[in-house]
Amino acid sequence: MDAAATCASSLHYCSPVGFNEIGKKSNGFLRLSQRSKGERSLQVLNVRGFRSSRTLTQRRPVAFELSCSYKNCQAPALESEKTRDSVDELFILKTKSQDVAPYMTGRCIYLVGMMGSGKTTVGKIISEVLGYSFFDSDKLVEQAAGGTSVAQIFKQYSESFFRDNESEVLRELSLMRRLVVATGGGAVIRPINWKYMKQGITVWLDVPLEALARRIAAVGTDSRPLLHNESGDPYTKALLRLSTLSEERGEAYANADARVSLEHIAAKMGHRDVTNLSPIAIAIEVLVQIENFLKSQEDMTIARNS
Ligand SMILES: Nc1ncnc2c1ncn2[C@@H]1O[C@H](COP(=O)(O)OP(=O)(O)O)[C@@H](O)[C@H]1O
Ligand SMILES: O=C(O)C1=C[C@@H](OP(=O)(O)O)[C@@H](O)[C@H](O)C1
Repeated sequence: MDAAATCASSLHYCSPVGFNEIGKKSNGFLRLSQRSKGERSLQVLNVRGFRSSRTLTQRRPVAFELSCSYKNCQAPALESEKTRDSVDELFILKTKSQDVAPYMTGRCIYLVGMMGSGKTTVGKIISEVLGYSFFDSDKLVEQAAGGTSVAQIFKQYSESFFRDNESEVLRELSLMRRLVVATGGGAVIRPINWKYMKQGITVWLDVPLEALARRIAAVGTDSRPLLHNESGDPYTKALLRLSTLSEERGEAYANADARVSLEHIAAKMGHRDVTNLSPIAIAIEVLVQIENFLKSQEDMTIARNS
């Protein structure tokens, strides 16, 4: 743990906007560190001055490059091959996290991407391996609303009311360190949210719409209110709405510092499509892209100072 970091078991968040006024929330405070299941205690953001003694250009060689995990990975026929592949992936994930962690200097990671892109699933893995705490911004808004679900908040109040609270949650998270945050799919549409998220490193999980629609159809649209108004079978209605949302959001996701394209990972691994990419393989690529981003930042600093 960073020396300057403080265990925040007593850390309270001011309530996100609006819930007090409408009487949904009685005490006006959120106790994030206790309510968020399975999380380590939070650490307060007060280690900005900390710098690793090693620079990125001095980094030690990585024992295994990512491509090792992608070798011979096509549709393993035997269970034992699958097990071996996941053991390999876990090892590479661990190695890569040890390589990247010193250069993170406690900065938070914000995962952005369309609904269903795996921000929560992959975010939990990354937080675990980096020893960071994990937060899902939707869950924090729900907590601030006294446990009201996102779907209910949309229905009972409005989308803009949800967005105001989402921004407030992100503002509060931006004051902290050593967090992995799974943001809501629409967090990218408000420029102010980028100001908060850019306090850390932002990563876009870029997943083809068909794969998103398949995942969402498999779990249902109950928790995703923006998908409620379409008619048709679950896959078709998810795909239709996701296509519209994706067009509306345009290049918003591309503001992220790093992009993780599932199509790109699949191509590297020799898969025909993205269906069989494990969350661990995606988490590895997140760390690789963060490393690339940090390296490019360092190169720019060196170029500016020379
Ligand atoms: N790599 C993956 N392969 C297959 N299904 C996945 C993958 N990552 C996530 N999922 C599934 O997709 C659904 C949405 O994932 P989730 O992590 O909740 O996305 P988000 O937080 O971006 O909305 C979940 O049911 C999850 O189990
Ligand atoms: O794309 C969006 O606008 C939304 C995505 C959802 O989060 P997930 O991306 O976690 O599903 C949630 O914030 C809300 O339903 C709105």
